[in-house]
Amino acid sequence: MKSVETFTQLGSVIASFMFIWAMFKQYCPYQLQNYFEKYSKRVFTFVYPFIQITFNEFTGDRFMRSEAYSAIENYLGSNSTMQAKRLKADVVKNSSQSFVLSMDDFEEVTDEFQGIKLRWASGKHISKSQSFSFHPVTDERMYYTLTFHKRHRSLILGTYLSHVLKEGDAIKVKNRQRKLYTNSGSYWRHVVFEHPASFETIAMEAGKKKEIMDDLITFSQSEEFYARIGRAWKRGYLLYGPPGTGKSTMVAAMANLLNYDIYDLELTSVKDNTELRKLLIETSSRSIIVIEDIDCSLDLTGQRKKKREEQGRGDDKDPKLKLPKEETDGKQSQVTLSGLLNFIDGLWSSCKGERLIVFTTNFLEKLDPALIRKGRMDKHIELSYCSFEAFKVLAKNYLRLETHHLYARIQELLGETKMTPAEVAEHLMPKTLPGDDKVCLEGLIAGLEKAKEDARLKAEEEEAKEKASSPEENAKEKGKENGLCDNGNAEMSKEKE
Ligand SMILES: Nc1ncnc2c1ncn2[C@@H]1O[C@H](COP(=O)(O)OP(=O)(O)OP(=O)(O)O)[C@@H](O)[C@H]1O
Repeated sequence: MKSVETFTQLGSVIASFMFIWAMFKQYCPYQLQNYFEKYSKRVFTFVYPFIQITFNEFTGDRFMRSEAYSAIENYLGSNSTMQAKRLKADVVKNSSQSFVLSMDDFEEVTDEFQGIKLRWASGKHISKSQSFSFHPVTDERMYYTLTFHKRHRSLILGTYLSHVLKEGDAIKVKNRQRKLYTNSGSYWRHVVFEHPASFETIAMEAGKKKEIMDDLITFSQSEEFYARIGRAWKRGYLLYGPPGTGKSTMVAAMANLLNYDIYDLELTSVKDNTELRKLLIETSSRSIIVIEDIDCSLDLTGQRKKKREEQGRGDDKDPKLKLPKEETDGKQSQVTLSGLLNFIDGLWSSCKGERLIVFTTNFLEKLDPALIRKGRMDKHIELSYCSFEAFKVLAKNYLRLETHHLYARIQELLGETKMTPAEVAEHLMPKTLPGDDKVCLEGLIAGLEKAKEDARLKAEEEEAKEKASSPEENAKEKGKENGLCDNGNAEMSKEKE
């Protein structure tokens, strides 16, 4: 009963206030109204203990979306999904399978930072176009407001807001569609990068894997460190090992781990150093620049250099830096080792943001030491033949097997013969549906036994060839044929000859 009375009283107070306000607006001179509004706002601000900041969707130019607004939108994304009662849903760009949720207009969520509670609200300004039209255009501008107590002013304006921007940007990077760029001549083209490789699925010893992952993560979080020591935020990796040991798979896993784009640089189709420079400048931050089979892309080998010199083509001033002569569309690529080194040391350093450069090769010994020395290629990673530990990773991925009685034999054979993870993986591919683990493992054992036998025969063949090419052994053999004793020296047989 009492509450009904209170409501009635409140209603009449509001009604009276509205009436007085309407009278005031109608009869009070315009200038006085302005004064009144100005001073009432001042009084209100003086009494009101909170500060409010508005972040508009568009600033200045109507077509430019504010970066701060986007970052806040991303930052509030997960918070709003948990708290807001009304949400807006949109499909993720280039993907019809996932939604991105954000809070609907005029919704509110709270956030907490270092024990301080803050309030975020979303709003919308709607304005109709002034010009007359049968189809008036409505202009909608979204905004967010942040409200907090004025005693936290310095913390919020300094630390909290930069935390929001940083987190928002990180979420944006995480949610973005990553790209795989390939160069055709001096232009990059891209497709969406969706490789399923990850460090969990890479067959490698656990310790080595962890070391690589730690190195990558440390690098990606070391912006301040690189700035402090005055070095460009970049790191070079050299992946080497026989074909089929997972070099390309490792690059994809690196990109997936760090959420980076990949620039697959085909050097043989780059005309010269100027084109190389242009391509590299165009690469974006948070990316991996890969040059696969670097030994084939550039003529970096001592042997080839020698050959060229022998052929009387060593006409450059510095033969060490005289490079490839690969055919590109009928023209020769003029990219040089010095051009590439310049890029790694100098030009690249001036590009903002973090970048990894990865070279892969099947023949480490063929590379010019200048290219792979520490500081240029900071980390050398050998990808080698399949060990038993690596096999167990593959078996777990392919067959969901942790152990099997045939493992003992496989371990023995892997210790005796060389087989690449790619070959092992091929044996573990189920041949029927549903796959039979035993059939796959037996197939692998047969494959390993064959590889072992082939290697033995090859070794024997090589030994025989070696013997045949050694004059001493020849003499011995001949001596044997002529009835001379085994330890009869070669001189005797030579004399006989
Ligand atoms: N270490 C590994 N872990 C998991 N899968 C692997 C591994 N090595 C090879 N594979 C499998 O073998 C296939 C070929 O591997 P990949 O292309 O990465 O080898 P590569 O060393 O880059 O070979 P190449 O030198 O010929 O380019 C991949 O599709 C992958 O499935």
